[in-house]
Amino acid sequence: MKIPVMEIFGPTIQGEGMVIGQKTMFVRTGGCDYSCSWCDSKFTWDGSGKSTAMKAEEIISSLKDIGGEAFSHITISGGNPALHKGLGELINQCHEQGWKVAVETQGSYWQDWLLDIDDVTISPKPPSSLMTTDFNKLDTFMHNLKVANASLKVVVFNDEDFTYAEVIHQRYPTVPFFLQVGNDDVLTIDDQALVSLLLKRFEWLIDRSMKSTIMNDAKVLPQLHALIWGNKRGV
Ligand SMILES: C[S@@+](CC[C@H](N)C(=O)[O-])C[C@H]1O[C@@H](n2cnc3c(N)ncnc32)[C@H](O)[C@@H]1O
Ligand SMILES: Nc1nc2[nH]cc(C(=O)O)c2c(=O)[nH]1
Ligand code: SF4
Ligand SMILES: [Mg+2]
Repeated sequence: MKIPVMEIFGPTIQGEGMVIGQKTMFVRTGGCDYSCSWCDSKFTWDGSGKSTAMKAEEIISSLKDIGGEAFSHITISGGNPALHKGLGELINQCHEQGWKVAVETQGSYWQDWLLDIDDVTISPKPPSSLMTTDFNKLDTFMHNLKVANASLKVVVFNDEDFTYAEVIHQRYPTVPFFLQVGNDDVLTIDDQALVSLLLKRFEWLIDRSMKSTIMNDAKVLPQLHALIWGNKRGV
């Protein structure tokens, strides 16, 4: 089965969430069932980018061509990777190579291959995204995932988003929970201005979390890659 691939890059560090700092290669799939207002990867779904249909073996070869032997961890992101049943084959082949595999998804679609993933990040979308969470779908998704190594990560731009994050954390209290700084200037090439904006937002999110009794066991993180490389693609 072929998979629509937008880009393959790395090694770089995972800039977000449960394995932040981990050296990893990225495979970014095309297509998303959401259209978040602030999506930093719009080219995966808005028609501005082009995907290549690739077989699992071709993706494995490409990962080796680009990363050599200087990696042992793959992150599959998108778009929504969970739209693609064919990723199951890629995940098996990565494991045969001795590589670990992480996935980034929003929890709106289930695939059985999610149970084979080493680090699953589920990122439900807060009000500022202009998306509406289908809590029936998310409950089923989280229930199916029970045995996996999973975490929840909510991007926060404002107070309303923060309240949404509290609702999510309370609904799935046993799942490790991460708050992530939102980047609302995903087009700028002025890295210095972006970094100072993102650090201000990070400070706000830390302050806000410190005051919340619901967030006593949450982790508050920036997008590390945005602080280092700004909005550059392929890093
Ligand atoms: C581009 S998405 C792809 C995976 C999947 N569609 C999802 O949203 O989880 C990867 C991660 O980037 C986050 N993200 C997207 N745009 C962002 C932004 N402007 N600021 C902060 N995080 C963002 C998403 O919430 C998600 O956790
Ligand atoms: N370094 C780095 N870390 C990331 N974590 C999540 C990413 C994504 O776009 O899904 C991402 C990305 O694009 N680059
Ligand atoms: S779900 Fe993820 S890829 Fe899809 S629009 Fe939202 S942030 Fe972008
Ligand atoms: Mg990104």
